Amino acid sequence: SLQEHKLPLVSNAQPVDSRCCYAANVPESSVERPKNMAFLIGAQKSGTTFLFDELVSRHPRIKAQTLRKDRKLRINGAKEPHFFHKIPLKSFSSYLYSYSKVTDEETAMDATPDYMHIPSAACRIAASFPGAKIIAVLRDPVMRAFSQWNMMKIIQGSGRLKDFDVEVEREIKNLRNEGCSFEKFDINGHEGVERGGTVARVERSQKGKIALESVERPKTSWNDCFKCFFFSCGTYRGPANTSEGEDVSSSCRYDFSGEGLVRRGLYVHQLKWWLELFPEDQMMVINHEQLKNDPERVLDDVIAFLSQDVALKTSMKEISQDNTLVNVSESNVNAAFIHKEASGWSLPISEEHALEKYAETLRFLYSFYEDANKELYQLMAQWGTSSGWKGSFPQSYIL
Ligand SMILES: Nc1ncnc2c1ncn2[C@@H]1O[C@H](COP(=O)(O)OS(=O)(=O)O)[C@@H](OP(=O)(O)O)[C@H]1O
Repeated sequence: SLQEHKLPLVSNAQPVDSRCCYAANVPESSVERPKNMAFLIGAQKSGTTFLFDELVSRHPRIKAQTLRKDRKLRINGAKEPHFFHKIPLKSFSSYLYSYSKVTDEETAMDATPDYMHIPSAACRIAASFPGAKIIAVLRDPVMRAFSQWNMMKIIQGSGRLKDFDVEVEREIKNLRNEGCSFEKFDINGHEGVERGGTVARVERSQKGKIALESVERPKTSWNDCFKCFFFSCGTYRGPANTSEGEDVSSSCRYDFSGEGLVRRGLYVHQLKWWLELFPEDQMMVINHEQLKNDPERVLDDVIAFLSQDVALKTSMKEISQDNTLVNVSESNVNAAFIHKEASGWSLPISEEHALEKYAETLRFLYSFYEDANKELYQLMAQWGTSSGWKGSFPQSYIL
């Protein structure tokens, strides 16, 4: 079964188990927790805004957090509390207060798409809400990466962010140096050098254009690679006992950035970690292709998974256009999003002919993700239909 080798969860004030980052403990709070808590954990750029918007606007018993009046509106507002993946951890009481209007018959939803790829977030959520329902939407990792790069370009401008191919190459090198690229290599014709093996130097590769000089001894799991990775500061190397509110930013190092264009698409390895902490019947995995092609069916399936009444879902609201935010520049993207009339969002492609320009890098990425995707489909087959997963990803993009 998928549940073999699971360790028991311990009380709230402790790290959930010894494999979690030593800093990933959740403080106690006297504020009552919502009875039914659900997390839409990612993946970023996989239609999570559409899914969240439709659920909370069309189902009377699925609720977002209530934002404090004085809180500055930002993109995606109440959808993304951004709580469990940061260090230092902000006030757990404030987090819980934001859901205090949610009744026992209702489901409270935190839809922060950064949680999925950060093991510490999974640890903290498991410690605070062991009964939570966990939903992941997965999109073709190549177009997910491109969509993220495009968003970063629009939001951040061209300052720090390099061209897509440069960003991808830099990250692949970094992942390989750390033994965290999760690739299987064909060395001198010998198939199948597995993760966890001892071969550190690779002389020949089938992995396409990005030069492969050496690869650090591969690590065996997502948690091995990113155990103490926190979104705000990279890898935490500070004291074990951080009290709430303590500034630990100086204790962090930036082995990896929070962005992770490539890393975020290695879904199977992330899901395997969540499965260590949550029983499979509390988890649902949706193929973005399904969300695109049959959104009403997906909504019904999610509502049922949340143990809410599908019959209470109201009909789709009239949407004036498609869900593309047009005329968006970095300065007005926030305003455009807040005043949107559509559900979800899609940004215009920021660089003309970008897909043609980066065709080679996109092709490389399709081959890079082949092993991980294969492993994902195997996991889903083993898990069975109760996972919610159907089909596979496209194997190339269509211009
Ligand atoms: N109904 C539906 N089905 C499938 N896909 C959809 C849907 N609605 C929006 N989208 C696409 O979702 C992309 C944005 O994803 P997210 O909302 O998860 O982005 S974010 O992480 O919140 O920034 C965004 O992708 P890009 O257009 O490539 O940027 C949208 O096109």
